[in-house]
Amino acid sequence: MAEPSTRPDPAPVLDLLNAFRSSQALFAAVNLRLFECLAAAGDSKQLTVPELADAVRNRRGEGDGDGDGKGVSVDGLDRLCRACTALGLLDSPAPGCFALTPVAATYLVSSSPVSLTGYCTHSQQVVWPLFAELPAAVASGSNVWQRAFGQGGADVFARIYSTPPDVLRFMRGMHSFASLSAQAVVTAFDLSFASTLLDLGGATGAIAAAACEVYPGLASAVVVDLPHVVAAAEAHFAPPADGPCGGGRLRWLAADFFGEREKLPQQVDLIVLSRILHDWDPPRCEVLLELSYSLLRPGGAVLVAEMLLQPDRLGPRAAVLQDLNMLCQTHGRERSAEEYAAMLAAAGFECAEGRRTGSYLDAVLARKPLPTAAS
Ligand SMILES: C[S@@+](CC[C@H](N)C(=O)[O-])C[C@H]1O[C@@H](n2cnc3c(N)ncnc32)[C@H](O)[C@@H]1O
Repeated sequence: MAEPSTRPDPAPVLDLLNAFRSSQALFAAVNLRLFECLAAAGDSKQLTVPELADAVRNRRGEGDGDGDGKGVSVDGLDRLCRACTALGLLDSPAPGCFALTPVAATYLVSSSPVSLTGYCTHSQQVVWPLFAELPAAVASGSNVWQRAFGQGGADVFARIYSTPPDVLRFMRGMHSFASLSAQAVVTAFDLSFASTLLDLGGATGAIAAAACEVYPGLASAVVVDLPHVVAAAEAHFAPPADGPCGGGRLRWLAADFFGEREKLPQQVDLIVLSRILHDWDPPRCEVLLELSYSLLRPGGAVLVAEMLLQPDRLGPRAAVLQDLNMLCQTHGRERSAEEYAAMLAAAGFECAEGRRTGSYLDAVLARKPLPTAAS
């Protein structure tokens, strides 16, 4: 065994084995609506722990039913607030008194346009139990819905969307991440050639909305998703009618992209597949790419938005961890730009190019060839 003086620093291992404590502190604070309470704390925007405990109790049961419906102890809340302060989520302007940091005000209050609270709740309620079964996922090479929730994962989205609150929670989670990356994704390439866009599995329309904002020549953006998702998107995520998506420029279309291709518009200029291919195994990715190819006009393009693995598939860290998430949760995986380019080429696309955006999602663009003189 190495002498103590020559041993490597154990910090990386200790940090990793304790990392879940930080996540759970965050999830508990979101679940208690602690950040919402501080955001609503009047002009001073700060509360003592007993005041915060009262505010948390008053908010109990509000909203979409994700709260745990239990009371809160002043001692427990004091410990949680101090932990959140150490984690950079709260400030303590005076002893026993807490306020939001700018990062919490931006990302942990649900009314913020880039709120991540939906993804926190989804992570706590769904991703965490699935990850607890990671050894079984590694052993079987497939998702662990059955082990984690007692329900099979053959139809992953039926599991994710088990109840109406589940639908909204997952959509809020998708929306958080998509909103953070949407601008970077739609500007990774010049998409001004497109006057029609079809976003397959586009959920809340975050990417399509960003495209409407960036490209004035985009006349129509159609977001396709499952019927209950479309209903929830129209009810909860419709962009303002007087904004860049108004006047019917952005609309939703309820359709199953595997079974209802006849419902989908034809001859479109641009198809978006944002976090779609990573959900599916190779045969279903082939179906989706073949569908995309058939719906595009010649010279049109498909824009794939995903976290891209580096060519050796050993990083980046966020992408390889997302790959484990896909293993636990879906039939899919994360892939490198080279892997997407190969899949796109096999479907008939050309000129596939991957670009890192510096945001959470990267982009790959590929063209449907124009007919040659011979064809
Ligand atoms: C991982 S989410 C990505 C959502 C969105 N594109 C984004 O990046 O935020 C996958 C989406 O595919 C949709 N989806 C799954 N199966 C589908 C199907 N058979 N037909 C249409 N949409 C489907 C889901 O409802 C969900 O909105």
